[in-house]
Amino acid sequence: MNIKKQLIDDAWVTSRSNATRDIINPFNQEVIAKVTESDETDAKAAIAAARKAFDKGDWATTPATERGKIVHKIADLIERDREELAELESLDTGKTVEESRGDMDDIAGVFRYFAEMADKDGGEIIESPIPNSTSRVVHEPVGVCGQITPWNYPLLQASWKLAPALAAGNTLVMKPSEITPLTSIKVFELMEEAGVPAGVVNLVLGPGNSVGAELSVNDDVDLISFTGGIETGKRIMQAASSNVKNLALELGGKNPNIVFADADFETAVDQAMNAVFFHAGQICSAGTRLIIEESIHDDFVSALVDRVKNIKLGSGFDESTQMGPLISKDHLNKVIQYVENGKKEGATVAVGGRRPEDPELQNGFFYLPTVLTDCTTDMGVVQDEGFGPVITVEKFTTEEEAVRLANDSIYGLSGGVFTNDIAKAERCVAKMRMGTVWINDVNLYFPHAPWGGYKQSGIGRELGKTGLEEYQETKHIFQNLKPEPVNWF
Ligand SMILES: NC(=O)c1ccc[n+]([C@@H]2O[C@H](COP(=O)([O-])OP(=O)(O)OC[C@H]3O[C@@H](n4cnc5c(N)ncnc54)[C@H](O)[C@@H]3O)[C@@H](O)[C@H]2O)c1
Ligand SMILES: C[N+](C)(C)CC=O
Repeated sequence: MNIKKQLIDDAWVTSRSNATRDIINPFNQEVIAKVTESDETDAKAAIAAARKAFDKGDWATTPATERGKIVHKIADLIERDREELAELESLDTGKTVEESRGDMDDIAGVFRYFAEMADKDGGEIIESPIPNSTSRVVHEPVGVCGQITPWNYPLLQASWKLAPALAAGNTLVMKPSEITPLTSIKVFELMEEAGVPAGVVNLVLGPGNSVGAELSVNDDVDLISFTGGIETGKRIMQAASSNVKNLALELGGKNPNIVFADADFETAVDQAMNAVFFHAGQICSAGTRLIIEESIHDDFVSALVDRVKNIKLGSGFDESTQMGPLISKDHLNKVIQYVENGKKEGATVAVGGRRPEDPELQNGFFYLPTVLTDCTTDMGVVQDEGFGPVITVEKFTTEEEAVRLANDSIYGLSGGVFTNDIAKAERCVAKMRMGTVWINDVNLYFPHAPWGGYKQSGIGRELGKTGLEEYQETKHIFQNLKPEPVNWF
């Protein structure tokens, strides 16, 4: 098997140590690729290349329209190779190919959105309060960006960082999750093909505690953008203080979904499932906390359980599969432990709560879709991000109680409200402390709207106008049109 390489300073290279890593298919544990495995030394070389490209290259000063054209070209190439990319993503993550195809369409859309935005900002003229002067504001690239991504949406999360960074004129070093690097490798090839100049984009493959840590602490990196877990985010925040880097953190969530008795029952049941069982619940914004009005609680749980029993588990390449495996053995063990802890705390398993018995699924990291009832906000299973196909159910009787329960979390990534009373929905979302709230829907995102968390779910926003601004510095330029001595001293 060929060893897949990384891109440093315009060359596809193996790591200096020559270490490698096997990439595993979570459906059957087969080795699907071997990739080079780096450490701090390779990360330093990549950072130096990005620094040189920023300080001595032309990318930052290339007309924004030209940068936009190259970013558009990347979108064209992703669309051309959509099927190959989708299959690679499914092999690497276990998610269904249908979901991966949707991801690839979203990803092309992200590159197009930021390509369009590249030349739309002409700065701002400020009405100067000082006589005989002009005042204006311009936006410039931040410099060298370190970008660290997770395994659950490998290429989607990468696109949210790559597209705005390039559109704004930065250079970058990306470190994908060490367990799901395959689509990132492919997109770095496509970025070269699209004409991104030498040294502007660098890819380093390797673990977080060496490559990721170096990106976070190195003084030649001006901005670190991280998507991943809260504890890693805290470590990166500390490391980034070394040179007061710009910092963007997209962290976890424990997302409430409030269902009022007046909601459309079938829709709310259906969407409660979509909220949590897509990609086996390995979604930062998964609606893992179902908060149901007491009067419909029993009927709702019963309808939910009936449907959850029929979710078809299997290979992401089988068209009838609705839910794939978890990403790894370690992660499966964490989900098993998370549910066992919930049971000890008093939660009742209404359905699931174990691995499937189907012999065809035994080599994969599968866990049954699970509904836990009798849950209360003080339980660990309600407060902690399990990142698996597990939904906890709580009850409420008043609107105020529903909102109070929803906000009772260290997280603040997203939340949903299902009701046919729009005034009530608006009252609730106004009080919900989350970066995204959905009324009568779940888990929607698109490039035009910002994405990010309140509270410990993160700092900053990706996507939307703010997604580009994260990759820009703001400069105020003041000009004295009538310079003369002030004679103060
Ligand atoms: N808010 C969002 O938009 C969003 C999106 C996707 C995933 N997530 C979150 O990501 C988490 C799951 O992803 P994960 O398990 O890959 O997260 P993780 O924090 O374990 O790893 C994320 C990345 O950080 C790297 N890393 C690990 N230790 C590091 C260190 N000390 N310094 C620098 N980098 C380090 C990893 O190698 C990986 O590339 C969940 O908490 C999920 O909610 C959030
Ligand atoms: C941000 N999102 C929803 C695409 C993936 C979260 O894990």
